[in-house]
Amino acid sequence: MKTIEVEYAIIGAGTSGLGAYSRISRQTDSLVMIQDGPYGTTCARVGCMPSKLLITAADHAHHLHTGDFFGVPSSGRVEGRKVLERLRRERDHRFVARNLRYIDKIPNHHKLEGRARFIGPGRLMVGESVEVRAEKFILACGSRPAISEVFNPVMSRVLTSDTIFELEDLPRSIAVIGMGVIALELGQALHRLGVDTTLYGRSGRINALTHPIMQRQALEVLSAELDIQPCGQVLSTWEDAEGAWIEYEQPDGQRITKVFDRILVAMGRVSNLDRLGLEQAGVEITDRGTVSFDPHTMRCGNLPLFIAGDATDHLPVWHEAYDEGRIAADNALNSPAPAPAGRRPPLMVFFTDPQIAIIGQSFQQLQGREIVIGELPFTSARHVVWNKVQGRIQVYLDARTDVILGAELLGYQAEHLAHLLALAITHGMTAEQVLAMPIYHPSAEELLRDVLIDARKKRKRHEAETVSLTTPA
Ligand SMILES: Cc1cc2nc3c(=O)[nH]c(=O)nc-3n(C[C@H](O)[C@H](O)[C@H](O)COP(=O)(O)OP(=O)(O)OC[C@H]3O[C@@H](n4cnc5c(N)ncnc54)[C@H](O)[C@@H]3O)c2cc1C
Ligand SMILES: NC(=O)c1ccc[n+]([C@@H]2O[C@H](COP(=O)([O-])OP(=O)(O)OC[C@H]3O[C@@H](n4cnc5c(N)ncnc54)[C@H](O)[C@@H]3O)[C@@H](O)[C@H]2O)c1
Repeated sequence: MKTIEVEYAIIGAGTSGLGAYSRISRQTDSLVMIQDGPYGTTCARVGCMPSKLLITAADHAHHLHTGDFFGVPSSGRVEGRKVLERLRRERDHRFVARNLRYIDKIPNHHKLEGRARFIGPGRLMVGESVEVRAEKFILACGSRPAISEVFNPVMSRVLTSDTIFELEDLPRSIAVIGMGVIALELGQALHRLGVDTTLYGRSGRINALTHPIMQRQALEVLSAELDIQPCGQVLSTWEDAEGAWIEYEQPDGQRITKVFDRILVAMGRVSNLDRLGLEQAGVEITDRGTVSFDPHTMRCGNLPLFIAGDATDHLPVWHEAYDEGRIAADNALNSPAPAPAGRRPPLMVFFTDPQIAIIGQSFQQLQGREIVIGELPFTSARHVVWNKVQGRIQVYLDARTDVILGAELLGYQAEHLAHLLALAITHGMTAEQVLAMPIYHPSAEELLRDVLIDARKKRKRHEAETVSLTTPA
């Protein structure tokens, strides 16, 4: 048994753990970063980057079918093996390699490999033979795909985002379980690459969007292209020579039974905190399998524990993991005095076609507030030129102050308008301030101008109505 005594222990060498490491290692040599499994981060190995590489190949395949409209018919076919080989080559040589180069530069005495678990306050076991004693801990252990037991009989054909990018070739058919961001991004990409794809949802909604019109339109637009069973429950699964069978029950009791080569389970992720033995460190785990913490310090209660990234199950996206690693480290370094950090407005983008984006406060979060909604179909002149006119944009303004509070978008390349709106929200800008900037013709940004003009009209009407209501007769 070997014992290591340090001031700081970081559990996990993903985006958030490495962010914490970069901060703490500038201040002290008394730290260790513990990593279970391969280095390289979830984002680069099995997350953001391979999924976007697959989507880009799928977009190219899609153009083969849509070129006719522009008088540019294309012939060509998808070569599944080459698609996946290129994905892995780009991923490994460009994105994972960059991470590994950084890991290589970290001194060996700062790195420890193995699974960490608490054996008491301030004490961790790593594997079976190393004990780490530390004063402060950064819990940056990420999350893993959730898989329900109903899929146990077909496990040999089940894929998750952890395994799908390692396939030698594309499957002939695939069932995608879930209607969240992973299911929609990968499901649409696989469909566009020629895989016979069916998505099975549970709630009937694309939950990231919260306005009922946005939810309905997103489902309509995506269902026009994809085979989606939005609402129901997988009752049972079994395997035979034909493949993996799924029995799915719809709300009206109707049952659908279908066989697939593969099943991609994308029904959410669970925090790896449950494997840390936190109860040994005196930490209470919430019903959601995570711990309570202050988002401005990332500190868990009054304990010398700081959490970051997907382990929190709160805003599980890359830029938040990046920020949280640094916030957790700064507060650990400063502790017991807190160093609270401001947080950025929420921003989430689904890289589907059309894209889905949510910025700032959602429609649901604004319930009870006096807002006006600027709203338009996603049809600027530029979108017409692209022949990409599906979708809708809603921008939520404070009815009294004109300040932009949030937005929900469904549209081609919505990510760019989403970032402009994020900039406006970050700086507390009003719609009139955004309308003061020049906007080129014909650009997609004209849609932002037009939706804010729509909001302006509605705000004037709202003001007039409020005045007439409050003016004594
Ligand atoms: C398919 C997919 C696509 C995504 N696409 C996007 C996207 O387009 N944009 C975006 O913003 N976000 C995206 N995300 C989310 C993004 O990847 C994550 O938010 C981010 O990678 C989280 O980083 P992290 O540091 O919290 O976790 P990780 O990078 O997962 O790091 C945690 C590390 O801790 C290790 N660990 C766990 N338990 C222990 C233990 N007990 N002891 C030691 N080590 C341990 C794990 O092995 C892991 O290496 C995507 C995620 C997935 C799965
Ligand atoms: N573009 C991006 O930023 C991006 C891309 C991929 C992943 N991610 C991150 O990864 C996280 C995980 O993504 P995800 O798509 O797995 O989770 P999610 O929470 O977005 O979606 C899970 C989906 O599975 C459904 N579901 C749950 N149980 C089910 C069941 N038994 N049967 C059928 N459906 C069921 C839910 O209703 C939901 O639609 C996201 O929260 C996101 O932060 C981000």
